[in-house]
Amino acid sequence: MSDGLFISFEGVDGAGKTTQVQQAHNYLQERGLRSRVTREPGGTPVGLTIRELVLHGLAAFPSVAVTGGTDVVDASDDLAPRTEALLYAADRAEHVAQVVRPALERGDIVLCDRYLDSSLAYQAGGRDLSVDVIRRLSLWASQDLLPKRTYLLDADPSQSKSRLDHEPDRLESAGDDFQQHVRQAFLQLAQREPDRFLVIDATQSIEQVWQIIQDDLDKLVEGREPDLPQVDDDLPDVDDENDDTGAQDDADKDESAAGYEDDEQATETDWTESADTSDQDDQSMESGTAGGDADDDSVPVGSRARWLLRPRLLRKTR
Ligand SMILES: Nc1ncnc2c1ncn2[C@@H]1O[C@H](COP(=O)(O)OP(=O)(O)O)[C@@H](O)[C@H]1O
Ligand SMILES: Cc1cn([C@H]2C[C@H](O)[C@@H](COP(=O)(O)OP(=O)(O)O)O2)c(=O)[nH]c1=O
Repeated sequence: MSDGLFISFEGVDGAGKTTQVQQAHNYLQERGLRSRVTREPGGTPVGLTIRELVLHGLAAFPSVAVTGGTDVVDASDDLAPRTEALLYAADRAEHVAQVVRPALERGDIVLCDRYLDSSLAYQAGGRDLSVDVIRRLSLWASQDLLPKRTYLLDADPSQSKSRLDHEPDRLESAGDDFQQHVRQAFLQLAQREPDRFLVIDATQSIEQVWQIIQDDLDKLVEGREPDLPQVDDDLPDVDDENDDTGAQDDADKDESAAGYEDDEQATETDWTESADTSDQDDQSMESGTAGGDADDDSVPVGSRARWLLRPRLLRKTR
């Protein structure tokens, strides 16, 4: 397979995904590592068209709304749930084939603002379609590509919504119950795959959330560092390092800050009862730690500090 590293960011609208994707991108670039920011829906030209349709419905295509030649000509008509699911899957198929896989094959670190778990949370969790069907559809579309790590930025949707400064799109307007279902569906997914997910309390400050992601990212990158392309030509000035991450002083960081002290936040819902039986679900629900503590002991003390020094050493020897 590929040498790259695939990372996704998930959570309800306004949880802070785009902000943290950008933080991660800047951080990796500053360290001379090639990272690629992308998103779903809309990571390709075809995807941008699909994005317009799923986020704004036929209102995005007024000429079609008028001349559609069917009964469904009102721009305010909603998409049927299965249509919506297929459109997100089509966006994913195009995105993985045209952007994500090629980048991973080049050895890039791919930072994806939403991915397959959004389909599971919104189309299955929110729209009451079978999670099994949605998972199989997404895996078929992506040819079984799953991220190595998924950061779930968890927040109460009523709180995160207040952060948004744009007009709500179709899904953002879908109502509080829908958003609450989506949040619970995300938490449940994280419980089922504790090795892939790291759940982070997104009501913390941007800097606190980033600190948690940065720590985890360091461990992930360290694990594969020999495979990474090192771009030492564009290294940042040593004095500027970490300027916009607010991440310099992490010596005393509380490891438990990653999310919650235990997994009580992941409430059981009816949605979980329809859970599928595909390969990804083999992990025990009991082992789910909604804070991603599983990796914490696997990194030797001091290894992160060594890695952080590396760009400086490279620079000084040039
Ligand atoms: N942890 C945070 N605390 C307060 N505001 C935040 C936080 N994270 C992001 N924001 C702000 O909330 C808004 C939405 O953030 P964004 O990253 O676009 O969320 P998302 O991509 O999850 O919808 C932006 O104005 C951003 O600056
Ligand atoms: C990727 C994906 C997104 N969505 C939804 C979630 C969002 O409401 C919308 C994408 O909007 P986005 O721009 O990602 O929203 P935000 O940055 O505010 O979080 O599409 C799905 O329903 N299924 C999916 O598979």
